[in-house]
Amino acid sequence: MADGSWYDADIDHVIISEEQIREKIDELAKQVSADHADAKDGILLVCVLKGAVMFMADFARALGRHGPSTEMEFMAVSSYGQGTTSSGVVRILKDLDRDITDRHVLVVEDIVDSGLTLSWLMKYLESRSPASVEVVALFRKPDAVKVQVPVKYVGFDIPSEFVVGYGLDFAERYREMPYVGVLKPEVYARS
Ligand SMILES: O=P(O)(O)OC[C@H]1O[C@H](OP(=O)(O)OP(=O)(O)O)[C@H](O)[C@@H]1O
Ligand code: HPA
Ligand SMILES: [Mg+2]
Repeated sequence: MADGSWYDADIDHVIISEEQIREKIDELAKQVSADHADAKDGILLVCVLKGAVMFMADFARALGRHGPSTEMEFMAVSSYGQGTTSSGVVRILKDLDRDITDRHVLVVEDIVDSGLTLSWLMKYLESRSPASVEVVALFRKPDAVKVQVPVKYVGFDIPSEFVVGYGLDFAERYREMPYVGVLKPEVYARS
């Protein structure tokens, strides 16, 4: 970090660097493409907005370099709002645009924290009769998980502190950071 961007001053410490993220995404893409080498219709990526926006963009391009082919769908769901803990209520802000019947779906999630969002989403997607539903999550907080959800591909297990960056927000800010870090306590005090 510390290239003088506005957000650097608000960060207490870095959890995962930009370079670590880049390397991990390439690793995940290689793993997913090896596991789906025979996928005839390719993979239908379902990005969980807004948090997974950065991950989806980088992961889809990495997967493109290794194959198989992909198609992209976007859902927007929210349960955190302006705070740092889950409200427990998952709201759909944008639904799928198409039928996923008989498709191999890969949910692209930025983070599994309590697991409530993913557990809800898995039930929702499975009720739409896909051929399969798997999950790739860039970050997971193993000590915070309240609902166990099978996540086939995990980038990083991280401590159960509230983090921002690389798509992850606090009150809609910090998503554009290229790395992931923990905010200074005074940032919460002034909001
Ligand atoms: O495992 P959980 O405790 O459910 O937390 C994970 C979810 O929370 C965040 O979304 P948020 O509700 O903040 O919406 P956003 O992606 O628009 O920021 C994050 O992007 C995940 O989707
Ligand atoms: O640590 C987090 N940061 C930002 N958004 C989140 N949503 C779940 N956990 C987090
Ligand atoms: Mg959020």
